[in-house]
Amino acid sequence: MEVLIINCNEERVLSLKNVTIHFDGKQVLDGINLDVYQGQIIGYIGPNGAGKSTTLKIILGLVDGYDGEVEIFGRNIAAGNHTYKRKIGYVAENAEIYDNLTACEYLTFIGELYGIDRVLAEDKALKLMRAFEMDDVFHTRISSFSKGMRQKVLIISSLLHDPDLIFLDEPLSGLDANSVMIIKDILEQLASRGKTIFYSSHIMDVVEKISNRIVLLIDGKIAADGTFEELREQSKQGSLEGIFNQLTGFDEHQHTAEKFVDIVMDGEEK
Ligand SMILES: Nc1ncnc2c1ncn2[C@@H]1O[C@H](COP(=O)(O)OP(=O)(O)OP(=O)(O)O)[C@@H](O)[C@H]1O
Repeated sequence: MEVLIINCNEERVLSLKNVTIHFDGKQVLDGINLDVYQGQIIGYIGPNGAGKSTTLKIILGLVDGYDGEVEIFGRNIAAGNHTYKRKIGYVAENAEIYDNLTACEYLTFIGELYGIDRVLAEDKALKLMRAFEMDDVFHTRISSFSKGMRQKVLIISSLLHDPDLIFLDEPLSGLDANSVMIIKDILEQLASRGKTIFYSSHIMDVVEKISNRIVLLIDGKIAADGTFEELREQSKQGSLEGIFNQLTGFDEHQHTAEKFVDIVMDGEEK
């Protein structure tokens, strides 16, 4: 499949060169080459198991044993200098959160990990909670929060230290429609103020709306890379969902659904 080249005069903040990884003898990433520039909102999409989270974890230094090179802010992350991590924010797909802490305790703790003074971290955390209309639960244990409330705490914790490069793995998980609109606008505002966002999600209409560049990963390889308009032009599909279905060669949804329901109701497929 054709891969579009993006020309951009902005600073290159992230570069992957021929990144490859195997797990238990299975190739999960197969030569990923990707340059990401300041101010871009990259929608990183692909079918389940394509290798999106693995890519993020390699970039964040959470997974070793890969081949190739990852440069962040011009430095190879394997060189051992971890100061770049202070300029990175990350919302993990299935993030562990210290449930027994209150939002105040958790956010202040995370702020301190990033080197923010305790009083300043608490003050900023409270203001961000207030912006999400959650200041009334600032001193409540996170264990009592709903899924969406926890997700908002995670989003706040990833942004508290004002990072320049932000990685989000399914950040909208559990958020209601109004909250999705707020997060969408926050991401657009952050990008327009020079932050770079690398965003992995299955919610195609949101990826379509907010990304200024979409990278599609299939079987550990980049299968498409371009703006939504470029991908639409190439594929002659009206929506990102249509483009996704076409490029992943998937038109079996009805058949798969029928088979599934047949088994549920009759114990076997017809
Ligand atoms: N630590 C690991 N050990 C063994 N296999 C792994 C490990 N991490 C990931 N994999 C495998 O690598 C493949 C890619 O997983 P990954 O989580 O990166 O996919 P993904 O694109 O993020 O999928 P999803 O959309 O379902 O979140 C899967 O086959 C997964 O089983």
